[in-house]
Amino acid sequence: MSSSGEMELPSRLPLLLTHEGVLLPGSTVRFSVYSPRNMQLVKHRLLRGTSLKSTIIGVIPDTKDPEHEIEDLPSLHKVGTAGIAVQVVGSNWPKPHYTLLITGLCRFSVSSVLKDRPFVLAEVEQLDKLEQYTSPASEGADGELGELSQKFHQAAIQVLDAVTLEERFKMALPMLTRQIEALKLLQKTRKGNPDNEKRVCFPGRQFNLDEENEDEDSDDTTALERKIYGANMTEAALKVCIKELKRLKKMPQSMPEYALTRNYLDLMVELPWNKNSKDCLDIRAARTFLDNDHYAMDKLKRRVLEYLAVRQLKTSLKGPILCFVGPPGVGKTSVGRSIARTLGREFHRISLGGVCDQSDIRGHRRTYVGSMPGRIINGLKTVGVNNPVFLLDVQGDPAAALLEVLDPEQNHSFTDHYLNVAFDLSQVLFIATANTTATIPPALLDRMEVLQVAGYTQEEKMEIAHRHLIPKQLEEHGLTPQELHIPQCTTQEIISRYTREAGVRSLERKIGTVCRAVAVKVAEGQNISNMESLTPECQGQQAGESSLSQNTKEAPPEMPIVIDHAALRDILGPPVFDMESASLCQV
Ligand SMILES: Nc1ncnc2c1ncn2[C@@H]1O[C@H](COP(=O)(O)OP(=O)(O)OP(=O)(O)O)[C@@H](O)[C@H]1O
Repeated sequence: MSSSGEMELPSRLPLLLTHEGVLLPGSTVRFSVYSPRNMQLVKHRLLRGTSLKSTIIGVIPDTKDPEHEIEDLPSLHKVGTAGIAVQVVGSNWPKPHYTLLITGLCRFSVSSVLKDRPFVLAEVEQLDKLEQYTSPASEGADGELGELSQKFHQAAIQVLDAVTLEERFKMALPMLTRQIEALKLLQKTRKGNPDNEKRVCFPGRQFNLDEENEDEDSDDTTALERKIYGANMTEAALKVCIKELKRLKKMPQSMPEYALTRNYLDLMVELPWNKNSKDCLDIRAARTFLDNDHYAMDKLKRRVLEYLAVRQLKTSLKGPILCFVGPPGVGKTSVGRSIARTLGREFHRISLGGVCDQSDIRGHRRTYVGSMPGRIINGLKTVGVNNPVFLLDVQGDPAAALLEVLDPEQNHSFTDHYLNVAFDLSQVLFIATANTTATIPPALLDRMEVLQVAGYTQEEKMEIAHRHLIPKQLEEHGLTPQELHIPQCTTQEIISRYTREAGVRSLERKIGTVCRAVAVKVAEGQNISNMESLTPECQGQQAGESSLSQNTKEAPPEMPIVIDHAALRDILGPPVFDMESASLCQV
């Protein structure tokens, strides 16, 4: 201490030679120490000393400490900063070194070097007062400059060399103006893309480009908080969400974890914890729906009606899960959809074909990169209600993961790995489908009531085609029965000579092909009628470009277009199966 009460620097200071950062009074800078003299300084002075004085060292900028101790000391920059080493961290990786955290105190000039081994010790002269940098105004100014120094190394050295406060401000102002201009420019370039991250990072500090963003962010989390409280979730889920929200508020947006937590909270908010659709079960209507949508399948329809009737009488049905087992295309999914329609519920199909991992069903734990919720929770998010009809196509190994989902005793507290809180699935009506029971794990099979759906006979297929498939395909292709007529004999031919299947999917596809071909004729016919009103030259030009058959070029086809044997061959090509083998393979 001096007589005036101001703190004074020791007249001799050990010197740390740096060439990367510039320490300014009031700022705190991290330095890596590798070179021999600097290492010795840390070992002999900072690590051995016990007094406050032993933590004060001089930092000389713009001076590279030689790699070898035997090399001569380079000429030192004339002005340095005395600083307190507030942290010393040593490491052996990749080579022995220390990292020092030094807070600048005041400037000094080097009067003479007293020794240069094992570390540099010099006689110094204090240039400015210590307490100048503890007053808030100058602290702020120098603090800002400390940050700038990493970008504008040379400029910072000049600021260091400027001893009087006035001189320093003169130096600092142009630098700050440059900084502001750069920020404005950045802002301009980012305005075009609203998705860009609007924060600009500078070492040790984060800036918002505009004040509004801060408000937006806080608005955003406030809105999220409101949604969390409004989502009507379970107590356990609410607790988890509030905890995550607290973490989110403390996190900078640039942190990768911010997006993960945000996604998690968004999902939690979107899930239908307490949102359901009203059941409107009427058994008579259900019978009509099932009969209207499906031909045959009497046994299956009867069992479905029984199931629905019991549901109507006893609302909380913990009955068996129905599992429709049958070859592809026999209408298993279609019956499931009708059940949902009858109940007035949302329908969602989850196919487990190709699923090779249980986490596809149960979700990934959030610790994994790219983790996601499983298909059940995703399905609930999609339908937006907690009581949909879920049609699960069970097959393959991971089907075992459905054990808990399909068990009415357990599924009220189903825990997806991603959510990590229980979600009540007891309101969901699960229906399972499979092509064969052989691929269903026995434990799962045990929890379900299997209803076999057999393949169709030729006669049944004929009925299905004329009652359901042809009207459906006509509608899908924008045609009417007045434009296309498929006689029974043609349907018979499609069934026996162009398809060989237990279900009717392929039959429906072939009918679709016929409809498309006819749609072209009908559309072209409309063009020809329009062309009649055009000039003869135009007609000639357009007819030359057209690929219509000779017949249609001349006149629009007569309605309805009847698909006879020849037309069928023209559209579908030669028959794929011959009659004899078709009759042998009949189901
Ligand atoms: N009995 C039927 N009455 C009316 N249409 C039917 C009938 N059976 C099947 N279909 C129709 O056949 C098409 C295929 O049926 P669906 O998709 O339900 O088959 P699936 O048994 O679920 O097949 P997969 O096992 O391959 O999933 C649907 O368009 C459906 O409407």
